[in-house]
Amino acid sequence: MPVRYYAVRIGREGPKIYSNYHDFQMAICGLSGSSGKGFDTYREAEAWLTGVPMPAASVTNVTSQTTTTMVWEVSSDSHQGSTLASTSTTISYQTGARPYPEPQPGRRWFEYESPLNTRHARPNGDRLTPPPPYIPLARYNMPREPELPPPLPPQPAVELSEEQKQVLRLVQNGKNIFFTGPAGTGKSVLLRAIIDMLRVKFGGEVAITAPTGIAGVNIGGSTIYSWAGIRLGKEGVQQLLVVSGDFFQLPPVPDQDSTTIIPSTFAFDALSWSRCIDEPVSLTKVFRQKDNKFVDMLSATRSGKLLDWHIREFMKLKRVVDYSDGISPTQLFPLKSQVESCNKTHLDVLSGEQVTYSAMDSRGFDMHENRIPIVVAEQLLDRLVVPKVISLKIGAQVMLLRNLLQGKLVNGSLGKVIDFMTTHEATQCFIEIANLDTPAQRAPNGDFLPTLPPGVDDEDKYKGLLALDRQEFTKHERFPLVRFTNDVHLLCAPLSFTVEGLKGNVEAQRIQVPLVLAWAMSIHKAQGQTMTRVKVDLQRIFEKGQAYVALSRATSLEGLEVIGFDPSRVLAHPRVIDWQASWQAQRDQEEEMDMDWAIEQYYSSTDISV
Ligand SMILES: Nc1ncnc2c1ncn2[C@@H]1O[C@H](COP(=O)(O)OP(=O)(O)OP(=O)(O)O)[C@@H](O)[C@H]1O
Repeated sequence: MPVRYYAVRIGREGPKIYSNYHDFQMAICGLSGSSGKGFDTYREAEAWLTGVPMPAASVTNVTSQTTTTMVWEVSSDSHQGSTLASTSTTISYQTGARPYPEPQPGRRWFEYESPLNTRHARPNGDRLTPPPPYIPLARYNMPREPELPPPLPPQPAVELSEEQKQVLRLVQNGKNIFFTGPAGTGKSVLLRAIIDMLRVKFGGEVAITAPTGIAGVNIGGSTIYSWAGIRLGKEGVQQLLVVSGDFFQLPPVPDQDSTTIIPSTFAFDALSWSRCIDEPVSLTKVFRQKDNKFVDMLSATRSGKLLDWHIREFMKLKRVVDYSDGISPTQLFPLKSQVESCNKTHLDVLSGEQVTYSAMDSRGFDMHENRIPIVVAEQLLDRLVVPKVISLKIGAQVMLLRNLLQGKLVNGSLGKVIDFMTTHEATQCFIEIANLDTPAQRAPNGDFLPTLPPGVDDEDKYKGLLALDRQEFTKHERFPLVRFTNDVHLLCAPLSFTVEGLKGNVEAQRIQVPLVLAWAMSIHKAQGQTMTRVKVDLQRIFEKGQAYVALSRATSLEGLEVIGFDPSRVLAHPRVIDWQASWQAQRDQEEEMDMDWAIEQYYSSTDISV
């Protein structure tokens, strides 16, 4: 067989020319926004890659018994393909076949070569076939189309608002800071930006801590169990302290041992707090909700001061919202037992095969380089939102626990399991695969490699992690293929979730499919989430701030159902109200003085006589 060349403009290894089809496929398969093309000669590939056109006559058409080149254009905003060439391909699709994942918005051009028999047989005899909106536009026996348009730039990250930038600048200038703000004002987004900035500045010397699992995941994939371990103002924080949170939301679950229950206290109670931190900086612009009426209702819920019209509007939300895609809103409950029972009932109703995933857990070292004891590692991992064991069936409703595909899927994205397949099968079908972020997990051909052989303690390769129980995910293992509410499809292969120590040391790691069952979720675990469809049951609310956390997860009134709304249970903690009042009054006074001073300056410097 003659050697062929494959040029990749956007791929895992950057722009590159491959002479091996398999390597080419691995460079682009499942990679959002990838772009590549096959050629008969190196020069043609190079010309395409560098944008220097070849004389038309020298471009030979690709002919082969077994391969076909397909060009698809997928519009970034409508999911509808459109035909660029007048002759379209005649690949026929089996009717009644299982749907093939649809293209994602943002991937406008995607060209690749695939064996005609890519539509591999499934164990039950049916096939994954690509129906529209992937519309094949050209075949190898057609004249080559004109030069492709330049690839789309990567999706821009969220641009920080002026007030977020202001906080970033303060940190850049070395100021210890506490920034707060209502739910959805972008505290996590800002914290991630600060962490990125500090990591560039201080390298590995940045310790990140969060009191709850989901909050930890939100700010960078890690959680530290010992919030108190920071020892404000003493060891552990050498240079700079950045703290963020909203005391009007739920406090961390208090630590307890067998005999004493330690009541939750607020960080501002600590003696070291005022030593380290000036008064808070407040973010005010709410991003999660766009509707001012809803923002107002939530603001009143936060302070526990509901007016009559707020109550009337919340009462109106007791209705059923229908969603045509069959993905129901996630129900938020105050109690774990309510969550477990709801999820179990729904899963039991589904008839298909149940597939269970046990996490691959391992333990590392504490900040003094002592091995973390097994029991401690297990406790740390228990605090993660990602479960140790999860059972799924086709039809199971799930929530993603990671931001993936450049923001197309986020921590909190809701979806349904539509199939189970191996990473190899997903690669063959050009399905996006959750990015595997632990070095030893994936072989170059996309298969899983055994990761932690018993007793292996190779510092470089495994960061000194020792397996707690399960040793590996195998290449034969099938993982859940999930269709999300925005129609993006993803093979949810396992990802790594870590618990990190103050020096960034990995104390414990869980490798697990990045999903939780999502017919129901506890309000505690939903903290930090942004949800487009949510149903809140407030009947058994028991904590101040709990109703606020639950209601403020929703992005819109349209996507929010509320049952059991009782205004008398919408409460803010009196100590938090007092604390806020103490600095707010002072700030208002300062602002007033600033205003008086500005007016005085204006009149003293301006001739206002007429
Ligand atoms: N500058 C920004 N521009 C546009 N969207 C933003 C911006 N900052 C944050 N967002 C979006 O607002 C939503 C809420 O952000 P985020 O989760 O950071 O808020 P939060 O204050 O941490 O919320 P919570 O207190 O509920 O955890 C997210 O969807 C995020 O992408």
